[in-house]
Amino acid sequence: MQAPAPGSDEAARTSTQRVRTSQISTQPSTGSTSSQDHASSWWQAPYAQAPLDATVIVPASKSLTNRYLILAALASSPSTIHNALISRDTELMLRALESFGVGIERKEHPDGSTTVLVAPPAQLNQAPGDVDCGLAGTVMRFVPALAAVAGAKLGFDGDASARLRPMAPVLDALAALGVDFAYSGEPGKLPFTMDARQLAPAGTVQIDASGSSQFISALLLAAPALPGGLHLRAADGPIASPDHITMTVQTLRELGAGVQIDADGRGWQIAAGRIAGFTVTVEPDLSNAGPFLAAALAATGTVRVPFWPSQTTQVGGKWVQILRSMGAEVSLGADGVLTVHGTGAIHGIDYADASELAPTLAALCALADSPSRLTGIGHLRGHETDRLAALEAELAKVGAAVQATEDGLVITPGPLRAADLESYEDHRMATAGALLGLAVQGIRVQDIATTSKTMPGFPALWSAMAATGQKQD
Ligand SMILES: O=C(O)C1=C[C@@H](OP(=O)(O)O)[C@@H](O)[C@H](O)C1
Ligand SMILES: C=C(OP(=O)(O)O)C(=O)O
Repeated sequence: MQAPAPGSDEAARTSTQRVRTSQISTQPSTGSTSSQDHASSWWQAPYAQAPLDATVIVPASKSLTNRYLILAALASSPSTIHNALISRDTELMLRALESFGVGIERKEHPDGSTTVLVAPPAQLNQAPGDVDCGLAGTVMRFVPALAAVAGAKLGFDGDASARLRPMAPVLDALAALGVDFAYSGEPGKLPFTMDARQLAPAGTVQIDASGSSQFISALLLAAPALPGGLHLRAADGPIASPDHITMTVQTLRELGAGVQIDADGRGWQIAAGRIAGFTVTVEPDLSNAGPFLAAALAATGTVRVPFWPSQTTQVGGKWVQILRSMGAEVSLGADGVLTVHGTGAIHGIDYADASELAPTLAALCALADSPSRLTGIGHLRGHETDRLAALEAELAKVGAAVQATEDGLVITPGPLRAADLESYEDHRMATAGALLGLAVQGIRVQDIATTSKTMPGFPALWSAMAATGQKQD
């Protein structure tokens, strides 16, 4: 039987039965502060002296939470989002929606989960002031599309690193719908102001999706609210992180929007029509589960993650095959608990389209017994940091030879050594450093608090898991 979802009545009734001695979860903190204050702090990564034996409750998915929030803001009636992620990226989304007049109410539950009630206004307001995107791709790409269908005139800005992230394709697509943009920095980047008061119905809009799937997802999420809907086509060339587009399409369909996919898989026809309010429970973040599951290989032992969905559109669902092919024993029980057992073997892997799993996967590859090749991730140069350059630099510090190629990384493990690992204000570089620290004694990670972007409880959850791998005297 599948375990009850966090925040549900059944979960509240059974939460005490579910807790085992080694089961680890944390209460979410607000996670709303920028990580820039913590750049000079170093965190001693726990080293595992003995095999792990831990059960870790992973917080909710960022990608699903922020999709549901956008769609709830555009719905014709109120929505209820159980087990919503509360982290910096979702706080920024909540604040952006409130500035459009969307009513937001939170209910925190004894099991640590949060239900968010979303009450959309009859007409989204003109947001006063700038939208702060922080470093959240989902905010900086999805909210301008929402603002366009709201017919708004407003500004957008974010962290210093956010000003480096690619935006032009999504903004050009909105310009094709009649939105005017004015840039105060580099054209096609944050910060900018937009004026969508002359929004015009469009037939087909083409978009270059080689830099980010979020350009496509942004338009798809807003499209049901466009008069006449939208036919969106990906321009020739690679499509970044294709699994995230599938997630967007599935989410829209699950909530009743009409989406047809072109025969070649590179176009989407979205029917006009406001979706009705909905009630959903957000899945755990399977990408953020990754470092914990990979820990069973890095340190040996067993790590379990409950509430693993039997079917998912999250790219993190691929950890099952990835970790199995790298040497782990992986099983999903009928109770929804995913169990990963590391036997001591870690094999190299050839893997395409790892998307946001890449930093964790690359760190695991540095611990493997053979080289690995990760492809289809050239666009990670435009993530929270240039992740290919960051992984090249940081994995080299622990002894791996890493070469960035046009579309990925080649990682050749070498003798391991302790190092101080920088995190570049990138939550996934920080968690990758923590993973290496389990296997290599003496690793320190800069700015572990940057994990609050998607998982404010990371340091506590990680330390509790690592504590199961300490020798008992
Ligand atoms: O739509 C989303 O929720 C995301 C899409 C992906 O972005 P890219 O397509 O830019 O890789 C992914 O890496 C990011 O973490 C989340
Ligand atoms: C790339 C990521 O985030 P964002 O949503 O900011 O693009 C990520 O979480 O790995």
